Amino acid sequence: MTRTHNLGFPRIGARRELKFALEAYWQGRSSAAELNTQAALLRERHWAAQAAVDLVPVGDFSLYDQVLDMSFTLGHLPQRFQGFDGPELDNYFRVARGRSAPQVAGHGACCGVAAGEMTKWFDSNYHYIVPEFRAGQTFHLDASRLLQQLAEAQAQGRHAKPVLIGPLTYLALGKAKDGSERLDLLSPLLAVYAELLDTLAAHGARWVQIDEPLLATELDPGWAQAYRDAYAVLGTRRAQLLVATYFGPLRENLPLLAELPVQGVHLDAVNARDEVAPLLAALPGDRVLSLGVINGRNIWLTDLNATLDWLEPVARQLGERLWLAPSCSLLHVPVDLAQEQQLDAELRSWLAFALQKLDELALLARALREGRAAVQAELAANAAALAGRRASPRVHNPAVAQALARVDARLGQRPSPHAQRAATQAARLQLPAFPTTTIGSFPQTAEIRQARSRFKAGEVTAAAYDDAMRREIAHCVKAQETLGLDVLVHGEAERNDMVEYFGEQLVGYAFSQFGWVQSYGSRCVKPPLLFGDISRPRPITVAWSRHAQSLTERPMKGMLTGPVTMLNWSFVRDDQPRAITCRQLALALREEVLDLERAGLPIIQIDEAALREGLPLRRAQWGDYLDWAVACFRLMAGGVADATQIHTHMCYSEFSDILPAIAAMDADVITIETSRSDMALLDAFRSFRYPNQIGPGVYDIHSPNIPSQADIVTLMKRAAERVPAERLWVNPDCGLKTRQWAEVTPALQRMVAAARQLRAELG
Ligand SMILES: CN1c2c(nc(N)[nH]c2=O)NC[C@@H]1CNc1ccc(C(=O)N[C@@H](CCC(=O)N[C@@H](CCC(=O)N[C@@H](CCC(=O)O)C(=O)O)C(=O)O)C(=O)O)cc1
Ligand SMILES: N[C@@H](CCS)C(=O)O
Ligand SMILES: [Zn+2]
Repeated sequence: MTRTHNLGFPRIGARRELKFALEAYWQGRSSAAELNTQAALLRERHWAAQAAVDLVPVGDFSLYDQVLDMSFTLGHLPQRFQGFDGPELDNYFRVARGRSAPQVAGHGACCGVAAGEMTKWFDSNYHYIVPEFRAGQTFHLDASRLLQQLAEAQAQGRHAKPVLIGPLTYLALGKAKDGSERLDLLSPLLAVYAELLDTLAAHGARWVQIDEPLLATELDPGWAQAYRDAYAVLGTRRAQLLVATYFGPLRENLPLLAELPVQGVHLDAVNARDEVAPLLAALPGDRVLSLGVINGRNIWLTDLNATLDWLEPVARQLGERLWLAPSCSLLHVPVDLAQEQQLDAELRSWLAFALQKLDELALLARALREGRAAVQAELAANAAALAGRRASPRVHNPAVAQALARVDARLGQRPSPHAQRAATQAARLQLPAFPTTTIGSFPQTAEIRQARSRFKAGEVTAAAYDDAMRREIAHCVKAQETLGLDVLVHGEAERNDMVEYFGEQLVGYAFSQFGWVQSYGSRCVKPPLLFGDISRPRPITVAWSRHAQSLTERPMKGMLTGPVTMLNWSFVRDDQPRAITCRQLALALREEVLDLERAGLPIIQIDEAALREGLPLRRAQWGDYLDWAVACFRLMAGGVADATQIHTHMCYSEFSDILPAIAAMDADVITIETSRSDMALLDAFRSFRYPNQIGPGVYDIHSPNIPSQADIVTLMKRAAERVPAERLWVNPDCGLKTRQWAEVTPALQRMVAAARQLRAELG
């Protein structure tokens, strides 16, 4: 009989209970005991919500990040966090968030602890804390977190399946900062994994899920062999192993997965439907094959009838060896659609969040066990909803298709090359050397969020909300003038989020009230739902930016989110290629760029923070993606005159391998994260001879640490060794929305002072 299981459940809580509990603890408003009680309550609630699946995941819950949890389980912390004599929970959050040294006058934050580096989990908008490796290091087992959660689940009568990140994926996700070979650490690492598996088995875990999404990427031969070596060791332990792959097809790694001496494997059958048959053929006859048949990365209803069409013969062939699951952990989708009572009923009928996805799973399993007739009504309702979506006039707008058909490459071409534009812009902007600016957002204070909440709840009028936001913008502009910044921003007070805000104003998008998805730690996003053809009914940002520019003589930067980021951070339609959806977004947002230019904004920033994370997992597909992604950026930006300066911004420093594409975007200025990598990224910009201007982020805004002037100067001097000084800007590495004014003001004071020092010393 087909078994069902789940790979992971969203841990933030349907009402973001974990977020609020964490923030209360960090702010000293609650105790560790209260935080742990709330966490246990959420785990209990989540296992109860998964009661219908045969095996529930354990250890997928995390107080901050599952990779960081794994590092603690493996006794593997960077040296700077070792020897801390406070509670382990506090050390855990020190790795996650860093810690400033006490700010003594005249001293910088030299003795604070820098947070662990954070980067994207494969091609998702989830961020993990990067493990840091060094040659010859050791590991030791701390199974306490897993054992506690296993005991909790068992006490609640659940059939529990611990979830671990597999050893090869763990090694690949980390960085060897000393340049050593990570695979040299495999042997000591495996010893701890083996001990962990035995420990879990001894505590009653019959199955252990080992996540190896690395198998959905191209592997160097050494890594492929390491898989064989690793599972030759782990496959002999007492626990039965299910090796889970997801986020993409296995391709050349399919035989490798099939030959691993484990008891079961999981395939993402949403992204690799055509690999079900070959994997089945390659798999030894005693293995479990788990198929991920419900999309764990998107929110559309599954086509249950179509799924059963191909699944029924597989079930007949496999019998008990077939398990069903979502394609990946449900971490990437919101918890419960039933909360979305403001979403119109038709649209709601097209959607499934985590709980509804588990219902779909149960339905499929029942149809396989008892025949389709047993769930006839549900299957008919599913078919009707899908037919409604396919035929809906809300999805298809012929005017958008016609406009898209008229697009040609000339629309993406600025009138002159960058060198010529730069001269025109310099004459217009009159900026000093090492101009200072910020990335756009300023603190989203509790007052701002509350004002918006009250407006959305109908407790204040649109006019009053508008006034409150205009006052915030005025405050932000004044503060930047006082700080002495050269290029100002309006501060994005009016935006709930840089993607959701634009989604709310474009036709073709809907948005949820509670559709939160964890982005990192306690921070969440509510990806808007892109369901139909995109158009812009009216200007979106122009009034705010015009207001901001009217308050200052200094140049104001208009602030927009680019099409690729809108695409990658939304839940997007699955009924047409992403490239077409992206082009629709670009065309609509191009009008916004032109309106901002007409309103007199001399600089317009188009954020493409998600361009890199959208890269396909396999390099072979990068070229195609980058071609259309760059073309979409250029389509949005390309209509302005030479005198209008286009900036773009990207977070996360791993761009060395896509520099030609970044150059092809032809933004006049790019601001990027480099501070955590000590400007190493700029080596790549130098070797590539990147021709345009660059603002390498001079401090890490994700940490509360306040940078010192000296550190900023040192970083910028390093930058100036790599990029001609006249092409350098000085800015933080991302927006300041998550910080408080008490952190932002001293940090920017030091940044401006550093720029002045640089002008005096190098200018
Ligand atoms: C740059 N980043 C972004 C990513 N993805 C995005 N979609 N957006 C991004 O900016 N990915 C990569 C990075 C990730 N970084 C971040 C940084 C910060 C956040 C964040 O701060 N998220 C907020 C939620 C933001 C939001 O939408 N707020 C709404 C709702 C406010 C709210 O919760 N209101 C409460 C009441 C508040 C009160 O009374 O004080 C309520 O309604 O209950 C808004 O401003 O209107 C977060 O808090 O997690 C995310 C990713
Ligand atoms: N303009 C945005 C970009 C974040 S990636 C901000 O400043 O928050
Ligand atoms: Zn950013």
